[in-house]
Amino acid sequence: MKYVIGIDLGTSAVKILLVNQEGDVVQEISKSYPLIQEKTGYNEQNPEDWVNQTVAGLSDLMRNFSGQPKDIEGLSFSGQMHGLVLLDLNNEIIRPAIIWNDTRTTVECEDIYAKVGRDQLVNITKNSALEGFTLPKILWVKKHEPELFARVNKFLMPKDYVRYKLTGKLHTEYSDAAGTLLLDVPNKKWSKEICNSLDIDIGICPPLVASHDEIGTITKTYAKQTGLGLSTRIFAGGADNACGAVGAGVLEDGKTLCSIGSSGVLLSYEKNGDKDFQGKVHYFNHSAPDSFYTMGVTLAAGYSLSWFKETFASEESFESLLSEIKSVSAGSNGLLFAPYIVGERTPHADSSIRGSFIGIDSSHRRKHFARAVLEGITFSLNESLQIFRENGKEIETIISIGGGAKNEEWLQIQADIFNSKVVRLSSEQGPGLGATMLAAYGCGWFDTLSECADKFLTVEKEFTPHKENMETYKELFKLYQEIYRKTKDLNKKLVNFRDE
Ligand SMILES: Nc1ncnc2c1ncn2[C@@H]1O[C@H](COP(=O)(O)OP(=O)(O)O)[C@@H](O)[C@H]1O
Ligand SMILES: O=C(CO)[C@@H](O)[C@H](O)COP(=O)(O)O
Repeated sequence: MKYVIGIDLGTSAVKILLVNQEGDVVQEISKSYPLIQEKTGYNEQNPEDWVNQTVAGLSDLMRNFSGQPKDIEGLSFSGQMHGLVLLDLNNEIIRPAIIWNDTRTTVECEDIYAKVGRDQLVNITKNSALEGFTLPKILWVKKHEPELFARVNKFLMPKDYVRYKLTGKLHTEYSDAAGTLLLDVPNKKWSKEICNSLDIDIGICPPLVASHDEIGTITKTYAKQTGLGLSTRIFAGGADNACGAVGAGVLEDGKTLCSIGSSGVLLSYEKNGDKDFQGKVHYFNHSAPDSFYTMGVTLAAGYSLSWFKETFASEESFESLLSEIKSVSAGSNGLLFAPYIVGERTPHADSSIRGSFIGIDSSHRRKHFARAVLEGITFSLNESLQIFRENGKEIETIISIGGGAKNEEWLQIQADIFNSKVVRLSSEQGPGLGATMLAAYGCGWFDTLSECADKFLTVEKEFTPHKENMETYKELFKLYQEIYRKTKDLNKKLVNFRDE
């Protein structure tokens, strides 16, 4: 039997999948690493943690593997998007990576609009200037840490750094390059215009390849450390949301995905890169050849639930915390939650907004808060879905992936709030599975990714909207939407009271 490996470098952990030629997930390994949060709005990670935990995970996987290393034909990557890894001339790391949910760069986003022009930026990159993207982070380091910036020779995104360490070959690929705000998205090349307007040397941008392009093989050092063979072919891989879309079969018009990891994403396939969403949703290159996708992002989706669990139920599992919500009806007895605990992206790009519970009553217990958190995260994703529907997309089925897809009550809440059928696949590990599919396609096991999806992906369960809950949520969604407008100014004033 032949196998492929998919490495998904998430925010909370690296998840590694071993899949056989039949598409069966044979092994699943997860190794976590910390977030570094020095100040409010700051989110960093140590790239060496990513590498060490990936190597540790691969070693575990190879120790448990009963076949020969040469049976593992291909390996590819999926990774958290937008994170800035800065390398010097010797390809050594210059500072910790500033990652996707860091919101320190509001001023740099304003600078980008002032110097590039909003229309020009959206024409070239198809996206707005958002704090999470890579370019504002580059400008922040240039301005605040000039002595470090002077040493920069190249930047990479997170999974590109791990791939570089394992292979010695340095690249990025189109789906992650799209999230930098430096890529001419329709024409798939780094933008000279944007680099020139912002006085950035285009030479710091890494060479570009496609997600299914072969990069090389593992170095002898890492082969020894992990137990992987020198014959395993390594393919570039993609941004986690692009890979999630591959791993959920979002490979043709009309297919839509909901991914709840640390972030939350509502994503829809686009054949072409020439539509105009005026930067209201993200518009990126897909990992599937010559295609695109649009998406709206909730910054703290699974992260809101993790925060709630860590703060109020740290000794318990997600399963035990969420088992309580079955006895709470839709609407959490009048309790609403807005998941803006690290700011928000879609539809309110706002780094100073913060979360709220509205309507706390003395009868509320922890179970009401837990359900309200799930409902609030889902309402936030529904705002992105609403933008898609207002732009003429007909969405009747949504494939749900990520940690959030583990819980059946939440999948039912998604169906009821989205007013759509929600599908769970046999593995919720969409990005990791997408990475294995890129490796399988790269190895020539299939002529197209769609053929691979037909073989690898199985629907496990479908959730259809319950009419009564759907009506309740329709009303509550209108109230939820008022929260942003009504708490925006309050939160601006509270900024001064937050710890530095
Ligand atoms: N059993 C569960 N039920 C519901 N949600 C869960 C469960 N386990 C984890 N999660 C959620 O999934 C998130 C992690 O999802 P994952 O896709 O692994 O994220 P990432 O790729 O960002 O590391 C957590 O933040 C948590 O909120
Ligand atoms: O910033 C984005 C997308 O624009 C995030 O989706 C990151 O890509 C992180 O993903 P997860 O760790 O939540 O999977």
